[in-house]
Amino acid sequence: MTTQDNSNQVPDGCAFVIFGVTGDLTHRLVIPALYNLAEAGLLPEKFCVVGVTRKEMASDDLRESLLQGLRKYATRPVDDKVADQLLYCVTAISADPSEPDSFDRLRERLEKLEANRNTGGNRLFYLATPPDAFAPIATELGRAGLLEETSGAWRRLVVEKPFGTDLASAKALNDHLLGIISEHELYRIDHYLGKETVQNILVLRFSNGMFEPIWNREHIDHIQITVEEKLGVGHRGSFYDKTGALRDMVPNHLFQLLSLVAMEPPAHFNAHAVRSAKADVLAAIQIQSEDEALRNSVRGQYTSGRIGDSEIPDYRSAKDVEPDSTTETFAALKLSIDNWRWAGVPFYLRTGKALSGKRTEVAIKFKQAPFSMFRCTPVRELSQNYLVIGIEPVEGISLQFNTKVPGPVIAIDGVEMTFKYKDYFKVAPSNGYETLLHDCMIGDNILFQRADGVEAGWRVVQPFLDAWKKAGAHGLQIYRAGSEGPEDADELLTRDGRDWRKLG
Ligand SMILES: NC(=O)C1=CN([C@@H]2O[C@H](COP(=O)(O)OP(=O)(O)OC[C@H]3O[C@@H](n4cnc5c(N)ncnc54)[C@H](OP(=O)(O)O)[C@@H]3O)[C@@H](O)[C@H]2O)C=CC1
Ligand SMILES: O=C1O[C@H](COP(=O)(O)O)[C@@H](O)[C@H](O)[C@H]1O
Repeated sequence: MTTQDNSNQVPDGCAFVIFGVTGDLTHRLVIPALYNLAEAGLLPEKFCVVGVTRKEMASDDLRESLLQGLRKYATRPVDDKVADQLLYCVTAISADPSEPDSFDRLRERLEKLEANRNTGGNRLFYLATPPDAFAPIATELGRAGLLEETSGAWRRLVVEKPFGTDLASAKALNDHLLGIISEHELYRIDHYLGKETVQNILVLRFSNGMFEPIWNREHIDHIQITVEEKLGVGHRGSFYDKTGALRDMVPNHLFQLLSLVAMEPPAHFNAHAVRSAKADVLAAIQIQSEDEALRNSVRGQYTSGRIGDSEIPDYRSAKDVEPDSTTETFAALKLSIDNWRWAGVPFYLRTGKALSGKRTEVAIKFKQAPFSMFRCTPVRELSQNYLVIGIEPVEGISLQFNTKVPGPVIAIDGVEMTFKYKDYFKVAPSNGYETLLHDCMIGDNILFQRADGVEAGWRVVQPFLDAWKKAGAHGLQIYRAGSEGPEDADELLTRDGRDWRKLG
């Protein structure tokens, strides 16, 4: 998604430098996204990919490994010619941030490649490494002069998630990176913003006249944001056990959804205005005390169970997970936004692993009809209207409303009208990263997080982190893998006279 009509713009020539090129993200998402861009004719002719690894690696070996990854993870059949053209641009270079000399050698080799490929000196550095390497790599890039702008060429630094592990570390990382590179050159990735259905929240709200007048506390009862996954922790125990569901999903992905749904209309459709409106609404979320945070949250951890044909082992028995771990694999929160649009409208958020289904959605529940003139159905029995923005697996929008059941007497039932992307648009499947990478290469950061937005998100989450840490095992609910999560998550809503939208 670009702010100008430049979605078909072929970026300037550039060097695309990937740190962590031997890793999972590069193979699973980055190279397949570059392939999709190449197939769409959206990569520059004057282009090279530099794969940085701390190992000694021949370029041919790297190309072979990336090709295997592409075949495994591509979202569409791989055209050998396009793949060959892309992989021909790949060169492996060794550099390790703990060995500063290696970055000087990286600069020399990069300059030669740039001259050969005539890339014009533009450089995009993509940090697809574990987060503790972000700051050291940026430091070395700065020290070795790789980020210095020369004769109008641009420099951009793309940083993966997670951006910090709490408010203090996110601030420290922002301060560190912004001491080396400017905000407009820094691209903090959140892959949710690469999803069509997430970008469509802006279009739904601000290109239709009918929603904005009712998009407020007068008409909306509450909003639910759900990201449920069937997958358990799998092989990511060493990362996940230190992280947990709250840090892994809420300040980034769920808050992206929340901010797009709750933001004020931006004054312009550009990166500054949209990111300011998003940061403003995050800054308006009420900061809870630790006691309030405990009252307004539920955390759970899955134990063994069955999902479809698969037996899911207990979370605590997963590789690299502490046997007495109190890390949450499920989190539910109730938040309030203190502004004129949303005062009194609760936002309920939930996310978890090893649940019965895969579902990502934003459900907006409207207020009850003020009275019922139908004697068959008292007002309390009329279903309330839901507008559901489906992100996954259903990509689309559905509206639930009441209708007359055919027949000689009046009877009322709730029905659903659904728009599905796949029924309307014949687009090749993407992995979401191609939009983000294309935007980086053309210099549009509307879909990337800004420092103030990141910090506002962590500020909201911090009391929950602190309160849960102090509570330890106390209050951690155990739920069965394949269930709908801890029962107390229902209680978070039923005590307010509400309930979660059921799966399906
Ligand atoms: N995998 C995924 O699906 C997703 C990953 N992410 C994020 O992407 C980033 C990378 O994840 P992923 O690819 O899964 O991780 P991996 O561990 O698979 O790969 C990371 C690579 O980074 C390199 N690396 C490791 N430590 C250092 C270091 N100290 N300095 C420099 N390079 C280092 C290693 O390559 P070498 O040894 O060759 O130098 C390694 O192959 C993480 O921040 C993750 O949170 C985000 C969304 C999804
Ligand atoms: O970033 C992450 O996101 C995935 C969920 O992404 P989705 O696009 O499948 O909804 C999650 O599984 C993972 O733990 C987290 O690190």
